[in-house]
Amino acid sequence: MDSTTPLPGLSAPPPPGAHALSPGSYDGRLVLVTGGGTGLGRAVAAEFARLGASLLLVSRREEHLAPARAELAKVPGAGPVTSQLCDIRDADRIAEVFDAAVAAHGRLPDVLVNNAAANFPVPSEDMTPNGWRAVVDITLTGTFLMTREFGRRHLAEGTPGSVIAVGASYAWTGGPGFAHSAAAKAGVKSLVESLAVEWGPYGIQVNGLVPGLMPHEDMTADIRTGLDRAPDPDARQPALRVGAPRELGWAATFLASPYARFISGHTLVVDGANWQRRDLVNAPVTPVREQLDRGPFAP
Ligand SMILES: CCCCC/C=C/C(=O)SCCNC(=O)CCNC(=O)[C@H](O)C(C)(C)COP(=O)(O)OP(=O)(O)OC[C@H]1O[C@@H](n2cnc3c(N)ncnc32)[C@H](O)[C@@H]1OP(=O)(O)O
Ligand SMILES: NC(=O)C1=CN([C@@H]2O[C@H](COP(=O)(O)OP(=O)(O)OC[C@H]3O[C@@H](n4cnc5c(N)ncnc54)[C@H](OP(=O)(O)O)[C@@H]3O)[C@@H](O)[C@H]2O)C=CC1
Repeated sequence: MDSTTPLPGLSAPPPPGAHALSPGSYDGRLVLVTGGGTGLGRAVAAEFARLGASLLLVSRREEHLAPARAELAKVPGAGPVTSQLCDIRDADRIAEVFDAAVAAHGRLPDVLVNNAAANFPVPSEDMTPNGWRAVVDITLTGTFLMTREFGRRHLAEGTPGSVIAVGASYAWTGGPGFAHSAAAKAGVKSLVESLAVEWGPYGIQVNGLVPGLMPHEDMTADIRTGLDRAPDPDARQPALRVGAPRELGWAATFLASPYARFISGHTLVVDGANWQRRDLVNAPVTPVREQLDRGPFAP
């Protein structure tokens, strides 16, 4: 290969609708996806549905849930799809959601995908106490409260289950401009490690799953604007391409499958090695305020 030949990068994913697990692998199983009405949560839900799962989508806004319900019910092979409005910061409401799951589907969720999270870019010196709390309460405490209810119900029934918590790679590296979300995701990673050990003896598997850059139409305006500042996102990844949301879905369906039953307490990163990227000589530092087009700090 000479220097003029374009590099291939990592190969393109199989087309939408393809799957690695056998058809019907999740027949008769119920999968609860928080934030399953939008973006990556919806893509993950679709891959479980394609393998026969019934779905319970949970989030705060019916305008997110209703279209997703309609679309996911049409996935070939899918089981019944229902949804529940719930703010995952509300432990009492979460208990009602699990009651509703049993009433509608006749069983506890077999798989819990903690996908819902909150985030916005902000220099830490500008972050309000309430802004910090909103992101940490949704991303970390909400994940804990959902997982706690799932664990309590299965322990009481003596049934097995699988939990997947969606994280972010700045759990390891820190996330300048996203200090609240990075701290919360570090907490989520730690929670996975604690609970996998606590609940392994009861047959409950707990793993983390981290997406790389997987653009989708539901990205919040703040995050989209940040990404749009840098042209050619493919060229900025070691894979020479961004990820497709279905690639996260395939990883999730594997992690909760019988073929991954001995994997627990692990956080799997699906990002084409982007989070490991280091240059031999670093680019000059751009302060976060400048990256976010903020003027000088004014208390
Ligand atoms: C490019 C790298 C990113 C990679 C990693 C990505 C990770 C992700 O998590 S993407 C997922 C993003 N999706 C979402 O965040 C969807 C849900 N988000 C929301 O609902 C809101 O954005 C929320 C986080 C603010 C939560 O809503 P709510 O509980 O209703 O909170 P409030 O609107 O009452 O606001 C609370 C508090 O936060 C301050 N605030 C809200 N937005 C911003 C903002 N864009 N910038 C700065 N501060 C913000 C708001 O002002 C409130 O604070 P006080 O004014 O002090 O009361
Ligand atoms: N997109 C990316 O590039 C990356 C994403 N991630 C992670 O992937 C996951 C999905 O992100 P993405 O799809 O991009 O984001 P979205 O903004 O599309 O999804 C967030 C979802 O969370 C739900 N949600 C937010 N707050 C609450 C709450 N208090 N209670 C219940 N549901 C809530 C929202 O629904 P509603 O408003 O209806 O409540 C929405 O469906 C998140 O965990 C995120 O941190 C990690 C790294 C990169």
